[in-house]
Amino acid sequence: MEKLVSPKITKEIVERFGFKFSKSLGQNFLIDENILCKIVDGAEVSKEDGVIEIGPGIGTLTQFLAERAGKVVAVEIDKKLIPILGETLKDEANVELIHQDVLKTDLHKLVEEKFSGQSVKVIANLPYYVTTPIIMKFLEEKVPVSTIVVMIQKEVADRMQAKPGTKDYGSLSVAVQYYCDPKIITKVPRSVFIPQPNVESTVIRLSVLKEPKVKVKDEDLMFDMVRAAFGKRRKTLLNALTSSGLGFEKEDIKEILKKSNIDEARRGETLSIEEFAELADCAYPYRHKEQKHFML
Ligand SMILES: C[S@@+](CC[C@H](N)C(=O)[O-])C[C@H]1O[C@@H](n2cnc3c(N)ncnc32)[C@H](O)[C@@H]1O
Repeated sequence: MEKLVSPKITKEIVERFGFKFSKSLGQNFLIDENILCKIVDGAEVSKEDGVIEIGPGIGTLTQFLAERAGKVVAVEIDKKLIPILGETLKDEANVELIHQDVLKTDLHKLVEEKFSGQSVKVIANLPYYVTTPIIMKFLEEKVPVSTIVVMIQKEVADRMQAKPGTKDYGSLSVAVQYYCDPKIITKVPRSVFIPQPNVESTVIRLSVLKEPKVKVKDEDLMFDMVRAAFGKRRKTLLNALTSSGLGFEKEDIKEILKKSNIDEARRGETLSIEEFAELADCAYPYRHKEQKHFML
């Protein structure tokens, strides 16, 4: 099969199969070889690697991955693309196609069954309507993958790698940087897709850390506090945490902040991940107290 990555071949395949692009499934297909190379190079794919691709489309990126990786498992939700992929990937012996919604997939089972013992990377041009849920599913479920290299909306990539005190820093930055070391690989113009999306794109690499960046007694409590702190961005931490539904009394929050050595007048957007972990660890006995109380 010739390389799919050109506007002419992509259009020819789409027309021959009578395929209609679905906006709601985030279908914007890549037509630029240079960008494909940057994605694959950015992930440093080798024959030692297994790759999970989410949303192969007509198989453009999949072909490149098949050439470089040991094995590729591509998960595609749209049944109209399955016969197309059957043709475009028929010569790729190391590609397995799964017709499924990645958000409903048991990813631990997939890794175990398809890549026993192999190092696994996630590489994809993601559907933008579900970028964050897909990435967070891999991270929160602690699916054993070493690297995630994905094309996503530029603003989302900026938020993922933002540092404290910047306008883009928020709960997504803390969540991603708790699990990963993010690095932007390249910005991508709209012109490299058919059809062109309404937004700018970025390829980002998330190198998954062996252990989360900080140790914390209760991850859920930390992320509840992170969401509360960023939920009311213009409020001080004391006010944001008090009015957030976390269930702590104002006096408790004051004590927790004091024990964490964090000034109650600061705003959530200035706190590092280490400070959020300290805050959650100091709050831990208080939530524990609340729960005990409730059980009685
Ligand atoms: C941006 S396109 C990328 C297509 C192709 N990889 C490329 O680069 O040309 C996103 C792809 O993800 C698929 N998709 C959307 N939602 C999905 C989901 N929940 N699970 C699996 N695939 C999904 C779409 O059908 C589409 O093929």
